[in-house]
Amino acid sequence: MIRFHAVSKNYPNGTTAVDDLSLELAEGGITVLVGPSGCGKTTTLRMINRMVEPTAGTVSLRGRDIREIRAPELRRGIGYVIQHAGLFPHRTVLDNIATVPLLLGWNRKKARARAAELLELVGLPHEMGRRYPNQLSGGQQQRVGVARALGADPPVLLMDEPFSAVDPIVRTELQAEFVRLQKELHKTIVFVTHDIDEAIRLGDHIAVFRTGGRLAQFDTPERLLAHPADAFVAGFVGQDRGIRRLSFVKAAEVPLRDGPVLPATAPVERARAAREPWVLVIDDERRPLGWAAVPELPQNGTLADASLLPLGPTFSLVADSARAALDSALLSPSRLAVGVDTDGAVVGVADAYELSATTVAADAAETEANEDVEAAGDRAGAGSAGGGEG
Ligand SMILES: Nc1ncnc2c1ncn2[C@@H]1O[C@H](COP(=O)(O)OP(=O)(O)OP(=O)(O)O)[C@@H](O)[C@H]1O
Repeated sequence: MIRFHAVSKNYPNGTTAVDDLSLELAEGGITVLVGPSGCGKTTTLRMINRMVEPTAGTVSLRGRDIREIRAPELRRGIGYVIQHAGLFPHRTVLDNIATVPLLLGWNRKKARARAAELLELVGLPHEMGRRYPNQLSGGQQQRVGVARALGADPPVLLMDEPFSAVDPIVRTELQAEFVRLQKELHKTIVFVTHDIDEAIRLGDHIAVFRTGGRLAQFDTPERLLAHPADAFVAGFVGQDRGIRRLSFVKAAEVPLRDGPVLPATAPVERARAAREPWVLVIDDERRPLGWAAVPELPQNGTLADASLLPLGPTFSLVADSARAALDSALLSPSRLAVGVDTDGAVVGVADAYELSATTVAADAAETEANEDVEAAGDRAGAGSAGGGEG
């Protein structure tokens, strides 16, 4: 959709901001450009809407060289969001959002109606439309910035560190909201950040740049964590990438075992017979009640007579990742994660060691797939070289 072909940007002072970049950004996806300060992220972004012209190479949009498109026409189809939102201080929130529709010649009523709709879309109350930007918090201003960029419903959205200026809690909120919004809108989004965690949370694809404007790796977040291309990317991605990889494994893929899980009506002897230090006690709808420490069980009676330790967080087999499952194991008194279905009924349990097997399995599947590709390549190679050898 957006294609960079051998693109470089050199400034007259001798700086190479972007060096021989070739990259293809998928339609309807979020591509995050990430890297240390000064590595050329903003320059790359601004070459898409012609705020910066490349020194060499071609940028094309849906197959068309953007130099053939007049800048105002090009920018009409491209929303732009920057850090600190960049709102007009003397215009109300509603008028800020209506800016682009008005520029496009919509009448005032229609533009304001569209602005009100967008205000709601980014999760702000209707009354806020009458306020001025300085009467909003940083996070609210940022939402208005996003609403304004969506004014003319552009298919492409460029976002330059849009959430960097707000505190971590608001930032997490904005990121979650942004993911929700994108699920509705399916825009083609190019998002600049220097924060690898933000990149991994938001990106369908991530382009990691190194100083000197060179692309170090372009991959899915999952592959970036599993297979960083070199020491620079590995260092940039951070040390706990093994754990973070689990975010990309669905909890449904986690291998679970059935027990030790027993109903509260079971006699304590059954719990002892299980020969496990802990037993998960469930009600008659298989909902978890708590953990029973087997050595501390009463002599007789049922598990309903035992004092139970609180469950800790369970994980959903439908909605969660293997990372949530690992968290559930680490916070559980028994060190066993409890997996539940949509009704909250227990499906099974797993310990941290068993959970880590999910990435081992993912690696094995990937190696196998790669070997298949290589074997296919070898066969093709053998076919063409065969005549010479024979
Ligand atoms: N107009 C300019 N003239 C000369 N050099 C420039 C100009 N604009 C940017 N640069 C240089 O180009 C390089 C890339 O800048 P760019 O703003 O694209 O980096 P960035 O990765 O977005 O950095 P940051 O994360 O700090 O915003 C930097 O070394 C910068 O100093």
